[in-house]
Amino acid sequence: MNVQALTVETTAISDIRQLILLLDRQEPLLWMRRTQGLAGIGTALRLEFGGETRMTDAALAWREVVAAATITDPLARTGTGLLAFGAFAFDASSAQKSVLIVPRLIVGREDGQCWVTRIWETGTEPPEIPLTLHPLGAEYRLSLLPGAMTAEAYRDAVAEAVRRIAARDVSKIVLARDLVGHLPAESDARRALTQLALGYPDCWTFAVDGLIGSSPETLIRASQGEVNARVLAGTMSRGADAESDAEAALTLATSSKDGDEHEFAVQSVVASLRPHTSHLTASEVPFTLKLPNLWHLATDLEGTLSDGSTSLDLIAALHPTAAVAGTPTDTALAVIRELEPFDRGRYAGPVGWVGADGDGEWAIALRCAQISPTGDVTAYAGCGIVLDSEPDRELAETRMKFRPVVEAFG
Ligand SMILES: C=C(O[C@H]1C=CC=C(C(=O)O)[C@@H]1O)C(=O)O
Repeated sequence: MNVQALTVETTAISDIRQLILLLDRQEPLLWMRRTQGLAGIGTALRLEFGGETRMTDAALAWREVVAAATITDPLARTGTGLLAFGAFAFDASSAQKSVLIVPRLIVGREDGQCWVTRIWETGTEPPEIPLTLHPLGAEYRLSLLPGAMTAEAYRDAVAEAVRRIAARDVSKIVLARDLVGHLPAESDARRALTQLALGYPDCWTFAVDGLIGSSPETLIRASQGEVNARVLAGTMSRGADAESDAEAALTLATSSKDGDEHEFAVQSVVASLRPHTSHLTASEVPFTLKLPNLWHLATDLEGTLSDGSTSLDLIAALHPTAAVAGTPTDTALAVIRELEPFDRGRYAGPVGWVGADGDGEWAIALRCAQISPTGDVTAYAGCGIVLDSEPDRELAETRMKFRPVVEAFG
């Protein structure tokens, strides 16, 4: 591949708190959690990938982009210098492209320290892009309604998945359904993003190439030779008051159905990371993670990289985990293709960013929606199905998981 050589310059700036207001209304690029954030404006380079090798191709291409770039980065901290935002399709056969996007301008913020990175084609003039806060556009309300898979069809699919599991073809299958709507022309997608970031500050709020959402699940974070991941699987609704809420968490923590569902997900991540790490530790027992809309069973993993893998190499090794596909992976993927009547696109795929040194942060694209260039919106939510799963409960669980997106647009 012959890549465009880029020149990159990072400088410190005074604090900007409202990163979302800097973004383009129609094409926001965002990665944000709590006080940390990266906002991208414009496109200096866009690379598209597809098929089985979409992530390994991206890892190779990114090495070439970095090798050809001239980078001035006196701050040299997480998120400074050259970086690309990325979103990858869940399935190799998806019609949706996987992308790496290098913005023209990146504004980063962490712990009150702000910086700006300007990126341009080597040999041309640096871009004159002012840092302007654009007020949010007019309010809108979007109703998201069942798409290719109705609630009834989802129940049937869950029942069929349980039958396959009982027949011992497969141990766990993650089945999703879709909701669809249409955004009026000129709608400001930053409104939904603002709602997500305010409502779910402990999640990764992202916007990459029309994919927007707030994910609680860290697929992999690589920083200076250390890696960490947060595996989620197993879900319970929040209680209406403090007592029933504590009871819900306890029920989740002691449920063998959720424990099994969770263990498959942890084992898949451990098996994928082990070849790349010299030591890898996981919390002994899963903990209950409280989100505004639900409880999850969670396990945090930490390791030391042993083979110089970049975060793109690692997402290629990890995807798809059993939190979004199932166990064993190939059989689960075949059943998903058979039972889900839609293309997942980038839902449940890796979304995040990679830097010049290969470090980066990637979430699993959950609690999200894809907005098409013509304003069509498709939201997705799924559940891990195991032997004891009940169709009605799984349907109710998808409703909880849709809540962040449904409320952000409504
Ligand atoms: C597949 C989704 O969630 C996964 C992550 C956490 C908990 C899950 C569960 O309990 O089923 C799923 O494995 C989704 O939100 O669409």
